[in-house]
Amino acid sequence: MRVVLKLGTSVLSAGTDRLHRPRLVDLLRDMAAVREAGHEVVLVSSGAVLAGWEALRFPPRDRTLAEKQLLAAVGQGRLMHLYASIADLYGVAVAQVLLTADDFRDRTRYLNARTTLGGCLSRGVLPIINENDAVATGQLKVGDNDTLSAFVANLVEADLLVILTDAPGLYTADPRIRPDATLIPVVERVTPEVWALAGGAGSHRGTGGMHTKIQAAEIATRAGTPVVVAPGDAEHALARIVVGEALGTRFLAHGSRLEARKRWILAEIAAGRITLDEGAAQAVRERGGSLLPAGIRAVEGEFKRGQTVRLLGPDGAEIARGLTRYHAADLVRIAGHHSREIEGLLGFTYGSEAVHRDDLVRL
Ligand SMILES: Nc1ncnc2c1ncn2[C@@H]1O[C@H](COP(=O)(O)OP(=O)(O)O)[C@@H](O)[C@H]1O
Ligand SMILES: N[C@@H](CCC(=O)OP(=O)(O)O)C(=O)O
Repeated sequence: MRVVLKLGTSVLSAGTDRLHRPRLVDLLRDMAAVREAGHEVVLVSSGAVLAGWEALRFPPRDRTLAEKQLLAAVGQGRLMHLYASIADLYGVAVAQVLLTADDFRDRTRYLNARTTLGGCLSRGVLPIINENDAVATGQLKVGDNDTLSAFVANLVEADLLVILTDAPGLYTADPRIRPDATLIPVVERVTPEVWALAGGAGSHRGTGGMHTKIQAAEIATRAGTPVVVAPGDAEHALARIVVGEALGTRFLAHGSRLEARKRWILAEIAAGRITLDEGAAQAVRERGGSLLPAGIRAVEGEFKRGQTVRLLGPDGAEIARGLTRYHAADLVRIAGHHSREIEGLLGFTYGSEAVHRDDLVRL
């Protein structure tokens, strides 16, 4: 199995205010054991900001972006140093791979990252991924490592995504606020009811809480990768989950694994939205057809040809995602028109389809 493991700050700190070395030793020992059993592991690790905060001797908490970037820049190297020295005890070499949103938006960068990660795995190196916090802000950022881990699971076509955190799994409500909440062992589909369960980050150091874990589960399971959200303090959590033990919450994958190109379309961050009329929505949803300009009601966002857009039905629900063949401004001009009018309206044509069915993933 190829497994992506995501470790949140909450797990790496084990409830303290610094990186918890014994916890890191346990986690790496577990990863080494899983690798020895023949599996491949890709690690997505948070902890840079915390490591930076520790290195600068706990300066007063300042939540500005500039401060977080500074702490991440200080901490990332220290985090990697810790990982490298502990992994060394188990004879494992590590590689640092810092990614950000553009690495998923741009097909060339995406393929480059995939080649590097594939190379690491074939050489037996443990890749350790984090967001490139020091340089990425706003639109350029994925924003949280749960979502990043789902994008990475798509990128490497993982068989399983394991997200370890400081909660025992997904509860019927935030267990810190509602002590009567109970664990949900299996989620078949991420429905609006599941979304409603999620509260914010549990500690002042975590990003996103259960919300971003559900988002990650949605992204990965749609592309065919099951996701387990489990407690990072359970002994040998990773090894137990990999052999199929029911620990935490398991989100089941939807149907079969998607081919790599379609995974990329899903992994990409959508740059805009196109609302379809009923006929076009039906053609896309039921017949797997292409989207023609004639069926477009509205275009939102500033996107370029080749970027990912969300396709919404007339009721506003997302029905598919795909790569647009036209820039947003051009789509606005040809929306509602027959394809044979495209050249007359724009002075050029990239073909009859706004989004070709080969570039579409139905949700
Ligand atoms: N329905 C829920 N079930 C479980 N945990 C929840 C839920 N809603 C919110 N949480 C909170 O999410 C926290 C985990 O997220 P976060 O603090 O961002 O950790 P990490 O650093 O691992 O990403 C838990 O400590 C918990 O308090
Ligand atoms: N990239 C940041 C972590 C961002 C993040 O999502 O944190 P967490 O919710 O603890 O997984 C860091 O290394 O500190």
